[in-house]
Amino acid sequence: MTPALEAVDLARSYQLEGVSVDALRGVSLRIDQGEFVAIIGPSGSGKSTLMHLLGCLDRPTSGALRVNGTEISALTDTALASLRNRTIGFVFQSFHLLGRTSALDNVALPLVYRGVGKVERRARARRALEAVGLGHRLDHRPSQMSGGEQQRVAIARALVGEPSVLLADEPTGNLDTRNGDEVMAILDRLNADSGVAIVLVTHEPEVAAHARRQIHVRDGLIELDTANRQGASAGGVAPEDHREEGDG
Ligand SMILES: Nc1ncnc2c1ncn2[C@@H]1O[C@H](COP(=O)(O)OP(=O)(O)OP(=O)(O)O)[C@@H](O)[C@H]1O
Repeated sequence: MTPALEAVDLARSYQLEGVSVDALRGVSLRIDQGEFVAIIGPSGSGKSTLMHLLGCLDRPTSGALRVNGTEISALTDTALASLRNRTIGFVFQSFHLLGRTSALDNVALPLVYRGVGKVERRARARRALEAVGLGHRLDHRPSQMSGGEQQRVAIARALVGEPSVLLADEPTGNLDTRNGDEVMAILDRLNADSGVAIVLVTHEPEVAAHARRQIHVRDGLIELDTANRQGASAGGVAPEDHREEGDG
């Protein structure tokens, strides 16, 4: 099966006041369809940079990235945005919802950019909200919801377009333990039921423990890439080592 994401020797440097910062120094990895992966590592190690590259929100300084088999380097920005919209969903620590817009319309929004008609948009948004247990909150605005509910709206929005991959950057970072646990239980279930691959960045070992594979990043490189047999949906294929040949 075509991998959901395949990175080969991915590097990203930033220019900061004439000085080059090598945030990522050559990362190769393959994320298969349906995987559940946690990316962990110290502050400043390059986790967010890697997530931005994998999510095509940024382009690498060098190296190659294939998204569902499509190599992105030759794509125009418009073509890349379209590929991203169709294949990748994002969840952020701070939810990023439109504050004055109902949950239903927040979730339906990505489908506007795909040209889906209003009736179908709303029907799909409703189903996505029901899938995260918010079928009774369709008309609530974010300010009328708890943090955990807002993050569930953000998850519904990320998944309404049925992407291959969900990228989540510290999805429980702004939540208390109970809401964080609830969000992780939803991610476990969505991964098991819909087969969406999940890649999440976290500082919390309890959150990383949900994943079946843990990638440790340090100083812009993959330090360790291990299977976690205790991961949430154990019973799937436990990957031994998904780094590309020549890595490390
Ligand atoms: N826009 C930028 N301009 C310059 N340097 C940057 C930029 N973004 C990140 N960096 C640097 O790149 C390195 C990696 O940053 P990154 O945000 O990817 O780390 P991280 O592992 O996600 O950290 P944290 O856990 O604190 O969020 C750091 O040294 C950071 O200072």
